[in-house]
Amino acid sequence: MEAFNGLLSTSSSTIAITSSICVLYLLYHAVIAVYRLQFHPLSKFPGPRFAAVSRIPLTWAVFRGKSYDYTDRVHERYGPIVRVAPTELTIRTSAAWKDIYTHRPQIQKESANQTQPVNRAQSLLTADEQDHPRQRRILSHAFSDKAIREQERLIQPYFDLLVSRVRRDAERRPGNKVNMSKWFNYITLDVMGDLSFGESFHLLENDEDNQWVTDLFLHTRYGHVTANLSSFPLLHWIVKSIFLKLGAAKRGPIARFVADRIARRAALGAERPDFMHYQINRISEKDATRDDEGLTRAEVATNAIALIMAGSKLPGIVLTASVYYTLQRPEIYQKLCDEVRTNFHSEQDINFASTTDLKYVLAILNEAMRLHHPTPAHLARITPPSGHTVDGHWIPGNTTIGMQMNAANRCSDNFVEPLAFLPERWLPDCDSRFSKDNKEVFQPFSAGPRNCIGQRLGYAEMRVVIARMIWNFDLELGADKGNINYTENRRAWIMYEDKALMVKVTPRAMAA
Ligand code: HEM
Repeated sequence: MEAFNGLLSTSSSTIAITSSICVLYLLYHAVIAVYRLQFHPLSKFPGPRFAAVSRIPLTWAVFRGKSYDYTDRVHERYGPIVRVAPTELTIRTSAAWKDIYTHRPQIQKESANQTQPVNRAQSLLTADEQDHPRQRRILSHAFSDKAIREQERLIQPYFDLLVSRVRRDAERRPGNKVNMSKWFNYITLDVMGDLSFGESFHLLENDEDNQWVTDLFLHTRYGHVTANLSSFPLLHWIVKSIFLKLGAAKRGPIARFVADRIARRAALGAERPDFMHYQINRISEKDATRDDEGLTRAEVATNAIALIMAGSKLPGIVLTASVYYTLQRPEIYQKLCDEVRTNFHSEQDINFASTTDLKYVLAILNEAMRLHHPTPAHLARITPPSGHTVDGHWIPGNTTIGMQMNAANRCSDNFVEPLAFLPERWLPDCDSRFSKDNKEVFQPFSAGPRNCIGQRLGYAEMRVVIARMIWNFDLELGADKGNINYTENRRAWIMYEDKALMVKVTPRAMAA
């Protein structure tokens, strides 16, 4: 009996201790919630109350690939600058470009939610303020006008291959329907493989995905989601433990493949005018320091991955969206055909330089990027400890703030008929109905010292691909289910995931 009483009193004291811990835990979170809602320096910014208290809504949206959709809806409801998490704001006004991205001294990139590089060396995308300027100085030579002119010689065969593969695919498929998204991904990946490694992934040739490329993008997606869980230490630890093995299993082969390709390319010497041409004599075997003007071998490898990732899928998505929007509107498609088919005497005349005059092609690409920017996430930066003013708002130190490009580009504060595909708004002598467009807000390649290094190469490649397609083929949007609202309701982890776009392709008799 005594033993039983002892057990009873031990278990009731255990229950009492557990209950007290639970009450204290809840109390702690209640106090935090009240603080974040009422007294936190960000409490003056509008946004959902749950988002002000916890990062759960934003993290859940990231997990589902819908963070852009979530932040867009918050902007729609609460205005141009909103609180999307307890210490995180997003903004959609043009002043943000000047105040956040081109401001000197630089506002630092937020790193907590970024995918960490496979070989632990930081690339342009992830390097901090000490390493980034050194890397950028070296790599920017690979993106000068002269470099791009020389690279064109290497890229030209891929344009030819694209045309022949699309033609062959159309001939073989019922209804001449080809998945345009796949072909655009293949050419942009092959080009990036060639310029980064000196050899392509042979996707166009083999008409087959490459396992390394697939693993790389999967790894990036998991890395992005896992990094976003860092505000929830327990969950972060559980997910990391579960995926650690899986992640490690992928990370090793990805890192080995790229190291091997870099070594093979380096063995060819500096002559080939690709990206490595500008790095090969700058490789130092010792660790680079702040004063060092070189790159380590690991940095060359990690930058090759960054360039392949940024330089392939993004133009691929823009090309596919451009074709999708254009084919929905016969009058736009006709104007595009008129421009391309009357500007050249032969297909051989279509190149980087000659396509700079194609104003309508450029207008289509810009309008597609406005409506469907390939990387719809906000470009997160973190304010210095002393705080910072953005568009007249005082933002306290250590706040994450980013331009939500998707919301900015698609809102009626910034554009007339914001959801309509109207390339005309980008023409130099555009109609007065677009005079209220806030064109400054449209910076699809970001701004300042961390803007897109590949902007000119990306535009040149996209112009030629569109021109070569229109020169060679008549295109029609297939009535396939996936083509309906192709750009709506997509999932994005850093960039949109792949989705097929079926296009009926008829070779033109006149093309030669
Ligand atoms: C339609 C095509 C493209 C779009 C819309 C695009 C967009 C962007 C944006 C918005 C950023 C800024 C990211 C940030 O601040 O976090 C960026 C950075 C970058 N992009 Fe692009 N990009 C495109 C094509 C390319 C191409 C073709 C390449 C390479 C060949 C490239 C390489 C890079 C790199 C390396 C960075 C990081 C630059 C740095 O931090 O110094 N991108 N891009």
